[in-house]
Amino acid sequence: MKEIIIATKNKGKAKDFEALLEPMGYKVLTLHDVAPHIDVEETGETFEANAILKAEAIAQELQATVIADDSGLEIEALDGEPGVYSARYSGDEKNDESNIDKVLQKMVQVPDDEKTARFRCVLALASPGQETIIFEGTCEGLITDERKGDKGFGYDPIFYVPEFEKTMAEMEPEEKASVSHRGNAIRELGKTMPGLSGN
Ligand SMILES: O=c1nc[nH]c2c1ncn2[C@H]1C[C@H](O)[C@@H](COP(=O)(O)OP(=O)(O)OP(=O)(O)O)O1
Ligand SMILES: [Mg+2]
Repeated sequence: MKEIIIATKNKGKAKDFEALLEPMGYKVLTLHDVAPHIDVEETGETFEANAILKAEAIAQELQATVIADDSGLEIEALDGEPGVYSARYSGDEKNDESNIDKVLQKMVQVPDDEKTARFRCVLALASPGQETIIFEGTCEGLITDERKGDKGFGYDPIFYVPEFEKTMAEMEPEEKASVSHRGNAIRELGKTMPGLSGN
């Protein structure tokens, strides 16, 4: 089986990539497999900048082609927060539960018809000695009043997708892959990268 390196330490993200890439014949390797000692600081101010930082650092270190994902949740009523700070929204120590609590707290004041949000995913494809290429995907949804579902990761339990009448945490991995920001970004990548084409 062909192997593909995803420069992430997030196991939930890695599962999303497996649901997307295994049907295309790829085995997903993450930093836990190939470079557990490396930590790339996300000092960029945009998803794109951080995706490039992660992809190029790991590609350089491993002398291999890698894909990095920088992603997050943008809530309209909160002027795009938590955005690029999604992973650290409630503090420097990454914690999905307290991040969700902070969002829910801020959304209490917001009327139901203004709870629109989107997930955004920027992928950077880096190879040593080659220009890094960027792909992007989004997914539109609504922030719920409370958590629903126990699948997925991050903000999935409070992100409702009208098309499926479910939160992302209530979706099977294949369902999430078919509509998610990450799925849409991979499908963009597939259009330009021969061999990485899917549906
Ligand atoms: O499909 C998703 N479902 C739910 N939440 C999501 C999703 N996609 C991104 N998110 C949230 C999680 C985290 O709070 C932030 C990503 O931050 P981000 O820096 O890209 O990832 P990370 O630090 O968890 O792992 P890593 O940098 O090693 O890839 O956005
Ligand atoms: Mg990160």
